[in-house]
Amino acid sequence: MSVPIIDFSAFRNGNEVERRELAGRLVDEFKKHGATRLMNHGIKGDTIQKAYQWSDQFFKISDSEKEAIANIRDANPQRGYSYVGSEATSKANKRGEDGEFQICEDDDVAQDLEDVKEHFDYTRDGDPDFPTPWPSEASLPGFHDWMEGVFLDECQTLARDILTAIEIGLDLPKGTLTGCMESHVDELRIQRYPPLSTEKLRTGKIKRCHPHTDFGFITLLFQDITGGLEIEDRADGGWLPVVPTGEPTEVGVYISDTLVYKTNGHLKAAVHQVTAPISLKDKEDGVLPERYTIALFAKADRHAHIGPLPQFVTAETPQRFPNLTALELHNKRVGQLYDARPEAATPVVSLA
Ligand SMILES: O=C(O)CCC(=O)C(=O)O
Ligand SMILES: [Fe+2]
Repeated sequence: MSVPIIDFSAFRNGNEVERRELAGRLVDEFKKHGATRLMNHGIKGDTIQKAYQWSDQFFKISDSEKEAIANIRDANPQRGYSYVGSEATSKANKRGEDGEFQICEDDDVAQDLEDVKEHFDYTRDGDPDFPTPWPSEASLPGFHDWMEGVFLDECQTLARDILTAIEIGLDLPKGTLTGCMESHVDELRIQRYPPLSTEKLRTGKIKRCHPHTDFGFITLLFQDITGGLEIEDRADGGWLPVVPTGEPTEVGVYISDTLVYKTNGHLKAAVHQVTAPISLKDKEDGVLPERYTIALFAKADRHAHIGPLPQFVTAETPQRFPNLTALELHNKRVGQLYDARPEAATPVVSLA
């Protein structure tokens, strides 16, 4: 079994019946895996290639330039550069008594699990609450303008189209989800995984990214051809590799925590991790090659209440999640990544 690839073109070009069919198929896939992949979604291959080229340039800037725009490790939304070892996704979720991954409510999680990745997180210009520290124009001329003004914009449009399709597929009135995304506080992340030895992976303490769920409504994920991304297979609790097809426009869509709250668990989040690609899984002395990915975390407005919609709360399905604001949930989740683990402030070095 694999994560299917759905042709999204009917969303823009199809008639009402075709749009409904597409929306129904999307929601069916989300119910199975919490995830799907799309093609023909409107963002062009050239645009995505250009984003990878910028990402490659970004990670080549000097350590002192990266330090000057470092993310502050607190519970606020992430902004700027995060070095290898900064974010500990293993702290975000844990398995509940029913065997399901849940949002972690306490500090009772392993303290010695490392993620081996570096990333840069940004949002739109003019975010009054959490502005992005950008690299200087002198070191990366044109990076800020294009990544913020063009690429973020296109990804935000696609995320809203997908959420509109989810509204249709769930029979929700138009705007139920997209209506609380008006301030465009979505975050974009470019991410680099440095080379990593399979010997390090075998310790069980180190992964490219430990199992977790994301925090927003949905995540869009572009991955290069390296592979290694896996989602939890709900049928047997194992892992399902999301093997890249090599088509640059292929984009993964992952249900995230805010949509789980809003639908009272009707849609469940995709638990995902990043480990060795299939070809290197059993290699004793292999080295995972460098890997690049790009994620758009599509978010609800910070003041929006994200407790379950009345449509999903019934006598059989009582309210499971509190009526937090999107920012309250976000702060709680980001705080888990950092607060419980201030000693992780030391960068991890020499991983290959
Ligand atoms: O890079 C990937 O494939 C996944 C990244 C991820 O899960 C994240 O940044 O939340
Ligand atoms: Fe993730």
